[in-house]
Amino acid sequence: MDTPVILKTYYKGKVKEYFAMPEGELHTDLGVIKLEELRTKSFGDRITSHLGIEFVIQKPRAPDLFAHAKRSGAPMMPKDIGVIISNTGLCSSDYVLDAGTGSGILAIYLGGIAKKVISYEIRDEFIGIAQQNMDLAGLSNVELRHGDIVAEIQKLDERFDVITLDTGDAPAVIPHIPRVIYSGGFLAVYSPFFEQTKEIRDALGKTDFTEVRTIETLEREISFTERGTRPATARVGHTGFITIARY
Ligand SMILES: C[S@@+](CC[C@H](N)C(=O)[O-])C[C@H]1O[C@@H](n2cnc3c(N)ncnc32)[C@H](O)[C@@H]1O
Repeated sequence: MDTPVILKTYYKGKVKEYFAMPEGELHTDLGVIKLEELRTKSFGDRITSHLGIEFVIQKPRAPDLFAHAKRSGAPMMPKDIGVIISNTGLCSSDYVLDAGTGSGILAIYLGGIAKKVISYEIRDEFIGIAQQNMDLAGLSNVELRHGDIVAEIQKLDERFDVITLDTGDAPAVIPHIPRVIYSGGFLAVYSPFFEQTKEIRDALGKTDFTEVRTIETLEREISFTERGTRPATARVGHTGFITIARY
């Protein structure tokens, strides 16, 4: 194979995993792995480090990108991405507009499902990082564009089934969305603070959007130990609110 891979082993009761390309050497605390050997192997095969530790070779999926991709800033958490995907009913025929790209984590999940994703990022230096992440994800249907979504949305002549906004200036983008969203399409806006969320709701209130809902998703992992079973004491706290609206 000549694609990125996940190399995974269970060592002393813990999962150790690495994201690697099939070139050069990977130096780990469990030994050196000659990555060229991957070229003769398939997913599910094993590769052995010079210390004799076996790693299973797995195909990377979106959660692996969330864990290992390069980051330019805070990516959206999978729990929030799940809410966007389920509430918009994202599907394989959808054209999606996304902003801002950031590390591209949301765009990777969207691109894995939708027909086409166009994602805008205002900071030029972040586009390169996000593009590397798209290449690692093997996605050619995600087009990254450099620009300020507030200005760019006013010039767009494409239309979209789903629009996702993860920028502080989302309220300034909302008035322009009706021109570029299909009737029946969904908008999903992520906002970390109550104050921003209220501004988003106010902006939506001045448009023809219907079925507007704002939700917060709490994720609680369950811990299984010798002593007993209970919600894990360390947990993901508040991340953000998601406002979903239908046009
Ligand atoms: C929180 S990050 C987005 C994270 C992204 N959703 C992910 O999952 O990796 C917000 C991004 O929006 C970009 N941004 C802020 N204002 C913008 C604008 N007006 N147009 C385009 N991008 C913008 C920022 O530079 C930043 O990279």
